[in-house]
Amino acid sequence: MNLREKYHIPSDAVITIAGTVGVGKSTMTKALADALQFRTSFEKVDTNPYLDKFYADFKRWSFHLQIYFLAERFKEQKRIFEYGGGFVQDRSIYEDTGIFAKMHFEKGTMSKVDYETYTSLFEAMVMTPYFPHPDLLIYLEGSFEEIIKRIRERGRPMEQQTPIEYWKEMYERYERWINSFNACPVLRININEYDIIRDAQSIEPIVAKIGYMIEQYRKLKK
Ligand SMILES: Nc1ncnc2c1ncn2[C@@H]1O[C@H](COP(=O)(O)OP(=O)(O)O)[C@@H](O)[C@H]1O
Ligand SMILES: Nc1ncnc2c1ncn2[C@H]1C[C@H](O)[C@@H](COP(=O)(O)O)O1
Repeated sequence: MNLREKYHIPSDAVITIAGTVGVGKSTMTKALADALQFRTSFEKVDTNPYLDKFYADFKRWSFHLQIYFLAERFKEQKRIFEYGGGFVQDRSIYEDTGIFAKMHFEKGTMSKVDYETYTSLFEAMVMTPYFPHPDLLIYLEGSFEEIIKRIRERGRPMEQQTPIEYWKEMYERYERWINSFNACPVLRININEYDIIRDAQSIEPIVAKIGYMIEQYRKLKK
C-alpha cells in the first residue's frame, strides 16, 4: 500500500504549494508527488523569457511578466483539469495577484492602469465558478534568515543581485496574505518540521495531515 492509499488521499486530488521565494516549494512539490505518485506542475524559471529582464528593471517589465505567468499558470490549470487531477502544483495562481502584482503596484513598479488591466483579466479568468480551486493549499513558512540562506545557496544570479529589502517586503506580505486567504483549505507547515533532503521519511507525517484535511473538507462539501 502506498502513502496515498494509506492516508486515503483521493487519486483526483489537487494540492498546491505556496510560500515565498526560496522557502522550498519545488523541493516539496517533487517529494510529495513522489510519495503520492501524483503528477507535478512546476513553474518554469529557466525558460521564462521575462524573468531576467524583470529583475534588471521592475518598472519596465512587471506587466509583461505578470501576463506571462498568468498565461502559463492557466495553461497548467487546464492540463490538471484534463488529467482529472492527481497533481502537486509548485506555487498557486493566487500568489501572482495577492503577492506579486499587488506588491509591484503598491511599491510603484507597476502602473495603476497596468495593475487594473491585470487584475480584471485575473478576475475574469480565475474568480469564476468555472475555475476549480485546489483541494488543499500547503503553505510553507520559516524564518526570514533561513529563507535568505536558501536563496543564496540556490544561487540564481538574478535573485542574488536583488536587494534584501525586496525579499523582506515579500516575506511580510506573505504573512499577511496567508492570514486572510480563504479560497481553499490551508495546511501550514514550518520548514523546521521536516527535512526531506536528508530524511525521506519526514514526508509521511505531512502526508498524514494532508489526508486528514482533504477528508474533512470533502465531507463538508457533500
Ligand atoms: N528541507 C530542506 N532543507 C534544506 N534545504 C532545502 C530544503 N528544501 C529546499 N531546500 C533548498 O532551498 C533552496 C530553495 O528551495 P526551492 O525548493 O527551490 O524553493 P522555492 O521553490 O520555494 O523557491 C534550494 O537550494 C533547496 O535545495
Ligand atoms: N507572479 C510573479 N511575479 C514576479 N515574480 C514572480 C512571480 N512568480 C514567480 N516569480 C519569480 C520569483 C522567483 O524569482 C521565480 C521563481 O519563484 P520560486 O518561488 O523560486 O519558485 O519567479
